[in-house]
Amino acid sequence: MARTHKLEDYRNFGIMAHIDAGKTTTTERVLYYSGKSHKIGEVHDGAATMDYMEQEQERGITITSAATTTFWNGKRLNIIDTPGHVDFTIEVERSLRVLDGAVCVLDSNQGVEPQTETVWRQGDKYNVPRIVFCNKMDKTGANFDQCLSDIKTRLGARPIALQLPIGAEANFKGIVDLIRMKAVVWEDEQLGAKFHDEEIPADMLERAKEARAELIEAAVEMDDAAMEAYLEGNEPDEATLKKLIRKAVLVSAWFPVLAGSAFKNKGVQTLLDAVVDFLPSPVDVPPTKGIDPKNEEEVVRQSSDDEPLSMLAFKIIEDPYGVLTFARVYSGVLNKGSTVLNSTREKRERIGRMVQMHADTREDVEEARAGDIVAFVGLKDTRTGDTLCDPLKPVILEKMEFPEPVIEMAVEAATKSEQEKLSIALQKLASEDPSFRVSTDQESGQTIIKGMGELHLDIKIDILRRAPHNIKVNVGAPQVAYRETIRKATEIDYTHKKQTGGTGQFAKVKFVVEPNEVGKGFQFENKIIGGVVPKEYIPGVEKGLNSVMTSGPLAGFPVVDVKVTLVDGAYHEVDSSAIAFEIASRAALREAIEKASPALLEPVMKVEIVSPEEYVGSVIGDVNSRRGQIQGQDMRGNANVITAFVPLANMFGYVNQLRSMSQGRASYTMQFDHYEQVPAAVAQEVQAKYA
Ligand SMILES: Nc1nc2c(ncn2[C@@H]2O[C@H](COP(=O)(O)OP(=O)(O)OP(=O)(O)O)[C@@H](O)[C@H]2O)c(=O)[nH]1
Repeated sequence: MARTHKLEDYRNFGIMAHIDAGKTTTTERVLYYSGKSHKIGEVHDGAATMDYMEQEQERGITITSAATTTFWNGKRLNIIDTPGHVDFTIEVERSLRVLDGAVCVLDSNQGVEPQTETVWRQGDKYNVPRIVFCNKMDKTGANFDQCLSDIKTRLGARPIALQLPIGAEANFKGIVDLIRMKAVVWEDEQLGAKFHDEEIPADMLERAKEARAELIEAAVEMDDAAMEAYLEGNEPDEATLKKLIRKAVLVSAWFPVLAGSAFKNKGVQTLLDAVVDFLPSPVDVPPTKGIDPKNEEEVVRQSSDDEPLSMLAFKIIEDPYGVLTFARVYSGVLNKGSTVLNSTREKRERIGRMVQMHADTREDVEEARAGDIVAFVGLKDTRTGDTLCDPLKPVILEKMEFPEPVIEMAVEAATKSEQEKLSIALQKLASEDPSFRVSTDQESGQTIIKGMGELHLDIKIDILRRAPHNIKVNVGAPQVAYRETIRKATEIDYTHKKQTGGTGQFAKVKFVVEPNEVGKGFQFENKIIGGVVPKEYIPGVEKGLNSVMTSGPLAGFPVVDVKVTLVDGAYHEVDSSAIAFEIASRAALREAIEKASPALLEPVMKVEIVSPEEYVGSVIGDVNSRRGQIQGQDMRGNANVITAFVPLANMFGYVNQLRSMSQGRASYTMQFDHYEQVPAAVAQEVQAKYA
């Protein structure tokens, strides 16, 4: 089967935003106008097409990223929905990894908000070309110019308006298109609203000319010939201007800014035009790189059907039809019924059924080609972030990075009979979401779940309690994921000797134990010369050390950033064994850590609080009482923005406290920033609690 669309006519893009900026509404409208959605599910009715899960609709935030295919102006659009909540930035990263471009939606009344900033930085990290849509121009307080200046000051990026809003708030009518120098006016606020060109209103003409001059100057910077012509008095024509804008977007030289109101059905069609005109196709972005698993050499895969097959699984969801694995095809052609290699896990997977999602339907497809986003039904071993490829030409595409979880919670099934059901469900959740982990506490035997924040774990518990799982789960209080480390280097000489009739036990080890570079984790080196500790006992040594590393001597938390070198030792012909060396090494390391200024580390969160003036005093006082350090205070519109570092341990239940302190008017967001040593007095409390 041939291609329906040339690769140049693909736009794989995402819509990113702070919570409530209107990402879901905008996506809905895009699907409606591009003809693929027959009815619009208003967000406040809780029926949005992109929102899959029940509890998601209740919470009104989009947690899963779904991918939807639609069409506009002869182009094939694959829209990847990205969540806005900071607890789920991991999902945003995953989506950004497989996008070629993005629309960043702002609430024109709020400008650049904390998570706009977060997702923007992630966009920078993955070099995602972006355009900005200032949504909610109909809302009281909507301010397009403020959005432009926020992009400069808060994101440090260069915004260039392609449009100016005509009117604002209740009088928002349409936009001035600065490329064509025409007003575009929407005729009503209904769905499917019609629009037409008009002359630019007289009172806006001066401003439009200035804004257009700024656009043209930014555009001609992208091309020497265009610049020369411009300096000689020749402005680029419309087609050239669009090409120059596209060039700027592809290299993120600057960012085009548009205006509209998704909710009032204005500006969405012009946004779609901009997506088609300015966001990249798969051939406009650098080719995908990976490594050959056989020899670790770099492999480059061009975006083309003629290259060997390579795909990246970026999302796994469970819906009423079963498990769906979403993948982006980077190169090659995939046929239904073929077998692919999961090169990340060295497992083969048969592609039984594959589907493409549209707003309200799923379409069975027989093949997928470079540039496509497809979902597979019923894959067994593939996890988020895995590469699927041609078994004869294997490649592992760049791996995704996942941050360490900072919060944990004990869970158990209310009844014995449900215990197994719970553990199967938990394994499944962990395989869908790499930032969610499940483990068993060695001492208590409890099941521990770990994640990125309170809300993250709350949502997982919610999923377990609902259909199809319907498990009655009891949960413990959320706990901070502390870590242990050392501050000083030390040496330890330890002999394990036991003589109880028959064969005895003997092992002697000498270690140098020292702090390792931050982030380097645990490192073991064997510097034994002359076989004073024979090779066959080294696995025992490592096992002993590892048991201390997973459960440190201070309070049983993982020990990080420690280097242990085995420098000397002794053994006995008859009495030595791997077990004897394991026991000796465990005891030796515990003793060494106690001598090496052990320290307890805690996760510190970067917290941003947005508060009306009158509550700033109490907000700051409260942050200080939580061992927080205020980093800065800024004005955004008429609201104060307070940034602080606060230990996660002191952030539990903050949402309620802040609400009651500010009569519900202040809000906050936080994300993990770094680990820091716990002050002595607090460390004692933590130790007592976990002893
Ligand atoms: N006045 C106005 N309200 C809007 C507009 N677009 C969206 N809204 C409203 O803003 C709220 C949030 O919109 P959503 O589309 O759910 O925003 P979102 O960014 O998808 O939110 P999350 O999924 O929670 O990240 C809803 O109540 C919408 O009806 C707009 O253009 N104007």
